Amino acid sequence: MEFQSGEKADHAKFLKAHNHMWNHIFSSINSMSLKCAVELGIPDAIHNYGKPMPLSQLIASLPIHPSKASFIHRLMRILIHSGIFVTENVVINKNNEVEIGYILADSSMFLLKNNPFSVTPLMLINVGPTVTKAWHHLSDWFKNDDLTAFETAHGMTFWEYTDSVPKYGQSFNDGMASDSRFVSSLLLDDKCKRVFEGLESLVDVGGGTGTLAKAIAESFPNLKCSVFDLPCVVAGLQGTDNLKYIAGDMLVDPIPPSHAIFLKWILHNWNDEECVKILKKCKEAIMQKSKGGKVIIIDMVVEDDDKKGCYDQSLETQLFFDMLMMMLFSGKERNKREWSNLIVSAGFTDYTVTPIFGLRSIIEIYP
Ligand SMILES: C[S@@+](CC[C@H](N)C(=O)[O-])C[C@H]1O[C@@H](n2cnc3c(N)ncnc32)[C@H](O)[C@@H]1O
Ligand SMILES: O=c1cc(-c2ccc(O)cc2)oc2c(O)c(O)ccc12
Repeated sequence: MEFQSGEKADHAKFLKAHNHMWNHIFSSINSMSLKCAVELGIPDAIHNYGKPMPLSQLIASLPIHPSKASFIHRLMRILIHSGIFVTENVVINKNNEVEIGYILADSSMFLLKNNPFSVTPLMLINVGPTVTKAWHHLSDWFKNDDLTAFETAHGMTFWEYTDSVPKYGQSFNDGMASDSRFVSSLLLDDKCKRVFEGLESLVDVGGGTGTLAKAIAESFPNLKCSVFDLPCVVAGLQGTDNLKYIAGDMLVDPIPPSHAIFLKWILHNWNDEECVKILKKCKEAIMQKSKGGKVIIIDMVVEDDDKKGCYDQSLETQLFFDMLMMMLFSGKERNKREWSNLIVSAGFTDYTVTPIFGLRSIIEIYP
């Protein structure tokens, strides 16, 4: 088919648009392929090999049925394309033959079993059937008056679900703990440590099973730390000299008085009204101590979409989280203006934002 130059450009645009749509339709194949590779132990197999791993060696090391051996290179091919693994074209296998070989890309270090910063627990909850079922109900939720698509799918709130299905609650807590290990390594380094200096007491509200509070308590032995979370999360957990667990509901019970309140990955779970309520209760808790208190928030500050139309990976990740928070909790990720509105509405007078973790920031707010 012959095209004039204008027609040629239109034709190219038409095909590009069609391709763009196909990529969207099939994009979940990326996360499903990643899940499959992790479940088969591929990242650890390549890592443990210690040098570029020939395809035949990889196949031999995996717990797969012999009839599936010839499919592994196709799984590897898409994961190479998406930057999870890297191929070394020429490697010599055990039989002295030339074969394709694989090494890990920088990002796949975060998939290794013994990496304390592994994202695998977080990945498994996000691609699992509980959350997938809720995504399938998103359009129903837009048409009904339920608070969240999670409730439309499961007939109860996410927090009721984790309470009534303890095994699931455990997987969720594991996902949160894996992120807390990552954040604690950044938060407690020399650049950020100043956030905790001079404090006498700190309550990690919604602190889960205490991964981050434990790390803070170890770094600052004179700081009295507490983890305040729902009874089903903290029941039976053992504290240390300067770490204790307190069961309670942050929306109902008073927040224990403290010089500092720590809120990591909490406020994005809640709508504006609930956030203002939580922040007011945090203010009451710090006002009961002598002056100098603050609330330390670790959350996203969404970039403003001023690069409209052009692809920005960090903004896309922030928008993924915003959709996840809406779908699970009726929560949201906030931009600078939205954070400022919350902080002022809760009666605080000043705040600073330190964008330190790539996608997330430390927001310190003062009464
Ligand atoms: C998204 S997780 C964050 C956990 C932890 N801060 C972290 O970043 O790893 C939210 C936490 O809030 C707790 N939570 C939810 N509702 C709560 C409530 N009403 N009172 C106290 N804690 C609550 C959950 O049990 C969970 O541990
Ligand atoms: O990354 C997540 C994932 C969840 C999550 C995934 C699947 C479920 O069935 C429930 C929850 O929740 C998160 C969360 O509450 C948060 O504050 C940060 C990240 C995530």
